Amino acid sequence: MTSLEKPADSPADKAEPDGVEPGKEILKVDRLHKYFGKGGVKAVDDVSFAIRSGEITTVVGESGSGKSTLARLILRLMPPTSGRIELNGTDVTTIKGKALHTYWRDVQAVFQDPFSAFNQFFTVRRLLSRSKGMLDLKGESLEDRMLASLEQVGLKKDSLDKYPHQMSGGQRQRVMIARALMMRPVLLIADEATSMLDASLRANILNVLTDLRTDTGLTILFITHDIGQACYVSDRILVMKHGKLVESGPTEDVIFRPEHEYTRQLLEDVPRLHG
Ligand SMILES: Nc1ncnc2c1ncn2[C@@H]1O[C@H](COP(=O)(O)OP(=O)(O)OP(=O)(O)O)[C@@H](O)[C@H]1O
Repeated sequence: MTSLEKPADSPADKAEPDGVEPGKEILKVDRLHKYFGKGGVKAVDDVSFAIRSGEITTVVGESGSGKSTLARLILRLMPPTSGRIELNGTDVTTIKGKALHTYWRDVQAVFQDPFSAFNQFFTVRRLLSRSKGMLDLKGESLEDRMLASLEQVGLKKDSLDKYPHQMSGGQRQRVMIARALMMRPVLLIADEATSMLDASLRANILNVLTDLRTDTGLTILFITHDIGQACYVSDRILVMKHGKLVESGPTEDVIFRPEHEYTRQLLEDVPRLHG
């Protein structure tokens, strides 16, 4: 994978997700703010955007720009200072109890480190079964759901009986994606999900994500500091700097016709980063 390359498929080739209108705004963030501490670090500063069904939307920005805080807010892992988050037209900013548990099923995440999340004494089967209580199996058996989820990330049945040390980092990250897919999420958030992988495994995980988007219509929020990866996977790119969204639009516009100086700077840094 070269640094500013697009995968072969285009959004026009995408599958329509079951029961979801493609291109519909499913998650909306409106004037979201998160300030930390007495000094009032503006980690997320008046951010508004929408994520459309069946698309990969990427938030790109340098370290400290507020990407992970934004992800944690959307995941309802911390409260915003102000602002609103909507999923499918419902305000989820302050929901609690059962509604919040349903939200946590609908909005799944994979993070940077597939190692720490994985108990070394658990097989993949045990890891995937752990979420059993939260699953809505809709008549499917747990085994079938596990196999279908593994298949979606290109892993075979024999993976079920493997331990973490018997798999590569890329395979472990695929298992983490499969674990998220067990929930049949409305939205998958991938926060720096390839950062700890070397270049070939990174491309492999990016391809898993684009295949999920194209083949199953999964909606993905991808978070990265690397505009090359953003270009490779995204339908839409949001550029974040110092907590603010400085530019957003379809990938082609942001990459080939950037309007903001900061986006141009990120693009200029690509050859230096990738050799
Ligand atoms: N719990 C916290 N308490 C205080 N400040 C925080 C907290 N979490 C994040 N920050 C600050 O908020 C800002 C944004 O951090 P954040 O981790 O969201 O950025 P990021 O773009 O994800 O960076 P990285 O890629 O390095 O994780 C930074 O200045 C950070 O120091």
